[in-house]
Amino acid sequence: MIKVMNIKKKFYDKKHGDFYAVDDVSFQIEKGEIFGLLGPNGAGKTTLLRIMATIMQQSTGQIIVNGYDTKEQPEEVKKSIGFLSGNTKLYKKLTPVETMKFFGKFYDIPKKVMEKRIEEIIYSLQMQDFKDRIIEKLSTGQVQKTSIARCMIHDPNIYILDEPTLGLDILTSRTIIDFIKKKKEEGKTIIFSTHYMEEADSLCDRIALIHKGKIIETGRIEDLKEKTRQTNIRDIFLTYIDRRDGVYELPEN
Ligand SMILES: Nc1ncnc2c1ncn2[C@@H]1O[C@H](COP(=O)(O)OP(=O)(O)OP(=O)(O)O)[C@@H](O)[C@H]1O
Repeated sequence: MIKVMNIKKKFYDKKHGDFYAVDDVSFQIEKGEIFGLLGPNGAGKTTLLRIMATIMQQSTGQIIVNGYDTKEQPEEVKKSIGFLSGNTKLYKKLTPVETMKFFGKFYDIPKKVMEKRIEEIIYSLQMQDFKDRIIEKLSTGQVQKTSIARCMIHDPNIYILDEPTLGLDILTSRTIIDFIKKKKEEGKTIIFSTHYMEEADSLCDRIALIHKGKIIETGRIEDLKEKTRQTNIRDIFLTYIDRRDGVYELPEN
């Protein structure tokens, strides 16, 4: 389970001065849920996910992941999560299999368990054709699959995936979406960010719409469709944001 409580992250830039990239965000994700964080560029998705993954610290607020405080017990949190970030660095001269073995060593995984796990990962992410080719010779989609493979080698309970399908073709995206569904079936908890609204529709149990650092709505997609009288997530999102980019208040009924 993940509990995000009143998280704020303050940044500074020359143009805006101090500003909140994440502004008082709270939500809870239950075990076994797929939770989508949806919002346009610059909404604060990456910042929030990085804080959840202990890569960055919040200015105020608290996050509990699997019973551990991300600020106070980052090492425990790291063991429970697999974090896919947009700028995951891989060693270009290693192959996908070597990459998994390399990162697997940090977690003291017994050799036999590791070999079996690598086999399963290669199968579920359809990496058979390029598993032994060095990373510098792989396509964008193949590299992305390798990054995902890397973050799951310790078989974490929770996946935090930042834009897992960004820039990928529909076939590669489909494999990654199927992988996320399979992880849910295994009882894993998944939070992922995307600005591809349609993608979330079939995949997420619940979503949070984030805009300018604030959560403007959280809920089951079906409930949000009913509430806004819209049929797809894109229109749900646009219903909340008016043309002047302010938050639109929905009528009660
Ligand atoms: N280290 C930083 N210093 C100052 N501002 C930052 C920093 N990192 C992010 N920002 C700003 O914070 C805001 C939120 O950025 P963030 O990357 O979290 O958004 P995002 O929703 O992930 O966007 P995208 O979909 O474009 O990746 C943006 O205005 C960004 O420019």
